[in-house]
Amino acid sequence: MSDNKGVRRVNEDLARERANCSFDVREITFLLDGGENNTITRKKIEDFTLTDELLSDKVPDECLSPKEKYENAVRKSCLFGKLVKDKLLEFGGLETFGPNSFVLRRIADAFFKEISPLLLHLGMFVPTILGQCTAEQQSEWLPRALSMQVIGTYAQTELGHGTFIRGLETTATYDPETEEFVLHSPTLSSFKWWAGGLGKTVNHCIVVAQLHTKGQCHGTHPFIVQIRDLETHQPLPGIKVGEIGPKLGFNTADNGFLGFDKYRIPRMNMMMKNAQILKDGTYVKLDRHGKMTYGTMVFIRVMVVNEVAFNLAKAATIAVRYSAVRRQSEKKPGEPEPQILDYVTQQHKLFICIATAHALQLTSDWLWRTFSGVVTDIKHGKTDSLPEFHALSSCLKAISTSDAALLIEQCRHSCGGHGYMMSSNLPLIYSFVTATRTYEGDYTVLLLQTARFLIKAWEQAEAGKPLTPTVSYLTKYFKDGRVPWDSTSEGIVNAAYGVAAGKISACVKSIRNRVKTGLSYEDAWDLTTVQLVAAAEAHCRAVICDVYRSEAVRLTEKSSPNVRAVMRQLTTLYLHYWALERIGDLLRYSAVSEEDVVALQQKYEELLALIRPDAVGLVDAFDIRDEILNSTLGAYDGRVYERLMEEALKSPLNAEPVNRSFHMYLKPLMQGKL
Ligand SMILES: CCCCCCCC/C=C\CCCCCCCCCCCC(=O)SCCNC(=O)CCNC(=O)[C@H](O)C(C)(C)COP(=O)(O)OP(=O)(O)OC[C@H]1O[C@@H](n2cnc3c(N)ncnc32)[C@H](O)[C@@H]1OP(=O)(O)O
Ligand SMILES: Cc1cc2nc3c(=O)[nH]c(=O)nc-3n(C[C@H](O)[C@H](O)[C@H](O)COP(=O)(O)OP(=O)(O)OC[C@H]3O[C@@H](n4cnc5c(N)ncnc54)[C@H](O)[C@@H]3O)c2cc1C
Repeated sequence: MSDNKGVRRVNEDLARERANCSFDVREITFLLDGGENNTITRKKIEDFTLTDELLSDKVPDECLSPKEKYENAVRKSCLFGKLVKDKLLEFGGLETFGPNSFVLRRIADAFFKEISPLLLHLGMFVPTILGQCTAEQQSEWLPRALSMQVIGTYAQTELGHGTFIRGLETTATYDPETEEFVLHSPTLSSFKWWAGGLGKTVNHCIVVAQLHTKGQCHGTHPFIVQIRDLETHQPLPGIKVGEIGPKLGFNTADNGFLGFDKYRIPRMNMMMKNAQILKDGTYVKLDRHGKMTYGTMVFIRVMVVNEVAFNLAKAATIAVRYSAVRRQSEKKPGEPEPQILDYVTQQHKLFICIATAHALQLTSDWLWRTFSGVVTDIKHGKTDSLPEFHALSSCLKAISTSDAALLIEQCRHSCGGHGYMMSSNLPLIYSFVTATRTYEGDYTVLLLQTARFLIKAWEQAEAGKPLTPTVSYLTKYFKDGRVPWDSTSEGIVNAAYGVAAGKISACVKSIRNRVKTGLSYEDAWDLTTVQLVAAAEAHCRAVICDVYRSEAVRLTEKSSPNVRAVMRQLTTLYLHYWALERIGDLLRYSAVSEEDVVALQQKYEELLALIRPDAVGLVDAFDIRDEILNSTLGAYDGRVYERLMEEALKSPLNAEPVNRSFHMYLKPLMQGKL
C-alpha cells in the first residue's frame, strides 16, 4: 500500500468515502471544538506533544505483565507530567488546566492506552485542594501539587461503603493537647479501597473521615494526609497501604487500599473551607448548605459527561472507518461484496453512536456553562441553585455513562471478530467507560437522587409554587391527559417532557397510594424505586433531547447549508431513535397513533440512508489523531489488515518459533511420557 515515494496510501474505499462527503469536514470540527481558534490551539498542542518517539511501545502494553504495565505507565506519566510542566504552561500558565484541560485529557490517551497512575492527582487531588481548602491552605498545597513534589489521590470509598458516604467508618479524632487529628481505621471494612494511584504511586492523599471533637461526631470531612516518605517512598509508620489487584480495566491505575493505626496529622491538614476546628477543638461549620464537601464529586460528574462523549467519539471513529474498509457477504447473488457500512443494520448500530457523541458533547458544554454559573453563585454566597444542579449533574452523569458504555460495546459488535482484538482498542475503551457508570456515584443511586428532586418539584407544581428551569415543564404538563403528538423535532422533545411528567405523576400516585395503606413514606418510596429510576431517566432523556436540538440549531446558525443539513439529520435521527426506543411510553403518555409510529420508523430509515454518504466525513470531523485512537481498525489510512498483522507480530509469543512449553509439556504428552 505504498506509492513509489514510500508514502503510505489511504485505503481506496476510505478515500472514495472522503471524496463523496457532502460537507467541509473542518467546519464540523470547528463547531465541536467551540470555534476555529480552539481547533488551531488544540492542533498546535497535539503537534508538539505527539511527535515524541517515546510514545511508541515496542511491545504492546497488553502483552506486558501487570508489574511491567504499571512501570511503563509511571514512566509515561512522568514524561507527560514533565511535558505539561515544561511546555504546556506556555499556553497560558494555570489556564492550561482550565480551557485546555480537555486537550490535555485528549493527548493523555496517546501516552496511556489504559490510564495514568497520576490521573487522580490532576483529576481529583488538585481540584479538591481548589474546592475544599482555604486560600491560605491553597497557597501551601497548590504549588507543591502542581510542581508534582506532592503527588496525591482521593481516598473516600472504603471496603464496606462507597455509595453511603455518611456510613464511612474511618475516624479523625481531634486532640487539642497536640493540636493534631488522630486517623484510625477501626475495622477491616473501614479500610480505604479503590483510590487511583494509592497502591504504589502517591505520597499524599485526601482522606474522607468522620470528624470527632469534644466527644461529638460532626460527620464526614476531607483531610490531606501524607502517607509515604518523600525521600524513600516507604509507607510512614501507622500507615498500611497496598494495591487492590487486577480489575476489568484501569489496570495501570494502581488502585489501592489504605488503613490507619492511630496516625497523627496536624490540625491544619483538615481542609477548612467549609468547616473548621479551632485550636481548642471547637467545631465551626461554614457550609450553610450542608453538602459543600461533596463538591469534588459534583465537579467530576460534570467532567465525566465530556469524558464519555469523547470516548464514544473514539469508538465511533474506529467502527465507522473499519465498516467502510471491511467487505463481507453479498447483497445479491454474484454481486461484489459490499462495504459492511452499506448494510442498513450496520448503519442502525453506528449512526446513533455518532449522534450520541454529538448529543453528549453539546450537553456537556451546556452543563459546564451551567456549572460555571453555579460556582459563581457559590462564590457570592448563594447556594439556591445547588439542589437543581445536583439533580441535573447526577442524572446526566448516570445516563451519559450508561448510554456511552452500551454504544461502545455496540461499536465492538459492529467490528465482528476484529473488534475483540485488544489492538482495535475497543475493549480498553469499553472497560474504561463501563467503570464510569459505577464510580463517582452508581447509576441507580444517582438517578434516585434526581428522582428525589423531581418528586419535590412535582409537589411544588401542585402547590402552585414557581419551579426552577429544568423542571419548569412540569407546570405545563401538570394536568392529567395525553400530550398532543407532533412529529417535528420540537414535537418529539415536547413529547419526551410529557412522558417524564407522566412518569413522575405516576410515581407520586404510587407513593401516596402506598402511604394510604399504612406504609411509612420511606417504605412507600422504596417500593416505588423501579418507577422512580425510570422517571429520572425519562426526565434526563428529555433534557438531553432538548439541549441537543436547541444547541445544534444555535451552533449551526452561521454554518454552510450542507453542514446545517447533516447536523439537522443527526439530531432528527437521535430524536427518532429514542422515540422508537421508548414507543411504549409514548403510547401511554402521548397521543401518538399507530400510523404515527409507522411514519417515525420510515423517517428513521430514510435518515440512515441520508447520513450514509457522510458517515466517514462525520467521524473524520471528530479529528482524533491516530496516536490518540490507538487502533488497528480505526487509523485514518484504513490499513486495517496490515496493522492487524504488524501488531500480531509484536506479540512476545511470536518472538521464537517454538515455545519451551512444547518441550516441557506437549511433547511428553504426545509421547505418553507426562
Ligand atoms: C498525568 C496525566 C493525567 C492526564 C489528565 C489530564 C487532565 C485531567 C483533568 C480532568 C480529567 C477528569 C476525568 C475524571 C476522571 C476521574 C476518575 C475518577 C475515579 C473515581 C473517583 C471516585 O469514585 S471518588 C468516590 C465517589 N463516590 C461517590 O460518588 C459516592 C456516591 N454517593 C453520594 O454522592 C452520596 O452518598 C449520596 C448523594 C448518594 C447520598 O448522600 P447523603 O446520604 O449524604 O445524602 P441524602 O441522600 O441523605 O440527601 C440529603 C440531601 O442532600 C442532597 N445532596 C446530596 N448530595 C448532594 C450534592 N453533591 N450536592 C448538593 N446536594 C446534595 C440530597 O439531594 C438531599 O437533598 P434533599 O433536599 O434532602 O432531598
Ligand atoms: C475503576 C474505579 C475507580 C474508582 N476510583 C475511586 C477513587 O479514586 N476514590 C474513591 O474514593 N473511590 C473510587 N472508586 C469507588 C467508587 O466511587 C464506588 O465503587 C462507587 O461510588 C459505588 O459504590 P459501591 O462500590 O459502594 O457500590 P454499592 O453502593 O455497594 O453498590 C452495589 C449495588 O447496590 C445498589 N445500591 C446501593 N445503594 C443503593 C440505594 N440507596 N438504593 C438502591 N440501590 C442501591 C447499587 O445500585 C449497586 O447496584 C472507584 C471505583 C471504580 C470501579
